[in-house]
Amino acid sequence: MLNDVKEVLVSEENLDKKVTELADKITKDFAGKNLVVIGVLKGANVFVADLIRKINIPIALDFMAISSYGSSTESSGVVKILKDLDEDIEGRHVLVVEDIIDTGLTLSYLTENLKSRGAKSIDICTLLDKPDRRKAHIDVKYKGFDIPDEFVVGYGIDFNEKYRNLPFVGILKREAYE
Ligand SMILES: O=P(O)(O)OC[C@H]1O[C@H](OP(=O)(O)OP(=O)(O)O)[C@H](O)[C@@H]1O
Ligand code: HPA
Ligand SMILES: [Mg+2]
Repeated sequence: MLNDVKEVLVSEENLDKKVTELADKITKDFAGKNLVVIGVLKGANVFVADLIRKINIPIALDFMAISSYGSSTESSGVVKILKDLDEDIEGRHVLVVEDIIDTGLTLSYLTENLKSRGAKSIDICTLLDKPDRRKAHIDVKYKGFDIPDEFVVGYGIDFNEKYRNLPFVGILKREAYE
């Protein structure tokens, strides 16, 4: 598995520092508010698990499972809801947690969908952002790292369901997916 990684882009140590920084901001900004954190499965699973343990205010945690990449490195542009929320978000503050924003198509679809449910506010927290590839405009309130236009894996992020369990974020070698 490690042999398929060309370069470590974000180390375990730097991930930990950044997650602490983001959680501290979220703790300050949402103190006293009714906050629902929504992890976007499967990719955000590892990030959201680390993030919420560093958020120091009461929150509710919920998940949506969404998929647009399947077994490809290119977004299909067709976003499917595989699992919907359990919580009613009407009148509540929502923080959507993503592992990566690439074209922005997943989040553009998701935020429109969540807006229609009457949330009081909707903010986005993403660990990684690949701005060069954006097709839809997304306002990101909490961002970990801008990354170059390379296909990345690890820390929850997959290629064809593989590599999610790497503890760091790495660039996948072209031979591993071509
Ligand atoms: O900005 P975009 O181009 O839409 O890409 C970002 C989305 O793609 C990945 O999910 P994927 O659809 O691969 O599902 P997964 O989270 O289950 O891996 C990633 O986890 C984001 O949700
Ligand atoms: O760089 C990526 N890696 C894995 N999945 C992704 N989904 C969007 N961009 C990526
Ligand atoms: Mg994926």
